[in-house]
Amino acid sequence: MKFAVELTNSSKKFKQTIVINELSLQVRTGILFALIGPSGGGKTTLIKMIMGMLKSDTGTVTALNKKVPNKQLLHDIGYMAQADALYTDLTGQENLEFFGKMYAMSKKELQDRITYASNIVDLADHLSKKVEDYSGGMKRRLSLAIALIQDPPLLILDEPTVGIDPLLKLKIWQELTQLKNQGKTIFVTTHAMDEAEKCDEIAMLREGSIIATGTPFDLKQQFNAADLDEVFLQAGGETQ
Ligand SMILES: Nc1ncnc2c1ncn2[C@@H]1O[C@H](COP(=O)(O)OP(=O)(O)OP(=O)(O)O)[C@@H](O)[C@H]1O
Repeated sequence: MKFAVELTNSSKKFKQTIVINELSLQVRTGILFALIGPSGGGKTTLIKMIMGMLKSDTGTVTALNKKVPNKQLLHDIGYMAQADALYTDLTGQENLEFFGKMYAMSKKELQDRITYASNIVDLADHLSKKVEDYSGGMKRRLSLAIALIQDPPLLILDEPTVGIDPLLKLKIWQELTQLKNQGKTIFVTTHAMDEAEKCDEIAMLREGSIIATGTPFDLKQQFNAADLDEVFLQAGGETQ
């Protein structure tokens, strides 16, 4: 499969406002891909269209060779939303079990996956705590662990490291890179240019259109910029 995600002339309008404007995008299989762009530019909307949570008004959206929406994709995509969707009156362990039970796994497999995912986000020692007693960062980490639980071939993560401290952030990115090296495709949105720098390809979304794509190196060349922050500012129209 050449592309893990493909959008062709896809659009989304809310009432009179066009949020995604006849957008086409191809994300190659097996890469770390970052979608960046100004706040309100449409990143979350685009992710929801890929997930099939929002229907594209025009064109087509394909993920893992399946036309969206498709039930199987809910199994094959590990999705982390921007807003945490957790059961706060349950413990971390119970949340992971709840989401993990949606996938065909033996008890042992599920527990192994819980151990793996909670270690990656450094929550193994907090699994017996109720989520209502978690900090904001711990909730983000639990959401990420849930996205990893079924070992999906495609991860779609909407700002996965917001509110997470630098050391753990580094560890999470090392793990994402490792997952990519295992052949998985990882699609993230981020406002952090040091994170975008770690990605194989970046697409910049502004006012519903992709205004630039390429490797971090390509983008810096394209915009004659010293770093990605500068690319971001120029592409966002913030500087001349
Ligand atoms: N359900 C909705 N109804 C109406 N407008 C919406 C809806 N969802 C999003 N929008 C609008 O679409 C635009 C894009 O929002 P979106 O959340 O996709 O941006 P974003 O790039 O993810 O922003 P951020 O970086 O701040 O998370 C915004 O102007 C937002 O107000």
